[in-house]
Amino acid sequence: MTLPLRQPSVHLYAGNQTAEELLAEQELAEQQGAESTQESTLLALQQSYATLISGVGEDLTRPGLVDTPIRAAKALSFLTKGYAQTLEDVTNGAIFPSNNHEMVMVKGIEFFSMCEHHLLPFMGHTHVAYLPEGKVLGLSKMARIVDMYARRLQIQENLTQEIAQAVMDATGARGVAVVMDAQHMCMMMRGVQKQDSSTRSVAMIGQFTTDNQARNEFLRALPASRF
Ligand SMILES: Nc1nc2c(ncn2[C@@H]2O[C@H](COP(=O)(O)OP(=O)(O)OP(=O)(O)O)[C@@H](O)[C@H]2O)c(=O)[nH]1
Ligand SMILES: [Zn+2]
Repeated sequence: MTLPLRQPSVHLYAGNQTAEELLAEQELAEQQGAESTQESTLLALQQSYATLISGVGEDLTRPGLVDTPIRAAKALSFLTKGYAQTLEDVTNGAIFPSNNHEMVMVKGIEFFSMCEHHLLPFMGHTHVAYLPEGKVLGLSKMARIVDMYARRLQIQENLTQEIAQAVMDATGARGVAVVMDAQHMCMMMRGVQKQDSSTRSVAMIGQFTTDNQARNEFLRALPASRF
């Protein structure tokens, strides 16, 4: 059986275009495609927010609410922008060779996330440590990794684990440890309405699971929860 021939891409036969021009054209087409996907996502969110606002008995034509569906759609897009990011995007190749094998710790990285059960915020601080094995990660990238996973619908335990695994994947470290202290709006504004409780979650990978000295060094260095 003869397979139908695919239509050749016009780029291949575009005559006297340089490789750079072809690449730029392709990038532009991809960018336009991504932009139109973003626009249609925003439109869908906007319509959903209009339904929600009407659903609570409000008047969508009231001056204060006229622009609320699009504003809220943009806000939710921002708060979930982590879905569109990858580890490669956020680390941007900032991995450096190093002979220092001692623990590296970045403490007190604030984060804001959204609980996947109630779509309400939870927020707090993240503390990350790793035991390098020949290479280290740009320090700011730790915070970028935290934000990439926090800007998704999450539960705190999974968020903690995902951050630890990403730091491990990026650094090839001997071990990674992450602690997160957070307060959950779903426990404060509604439900049990407890204003003073906070949650600590821990994720340990590699040497931190067996080396009590490393584990204790990290845990002892942590500041008390600020809540
Ligand atoms: N383990 C975990 N639970 C969470 C997190 N965020 C919210 N929850 C909990 O998810 C649970 C959902 O419980 P359900 O009984 O299904 O929902 P609900 O009736 O709204 O629960 P209440 O909050 O107790 O009123 C609640 O106990 C929340 O406190 C999180 O990050 N980790
Ligand atoms: Zn919740």
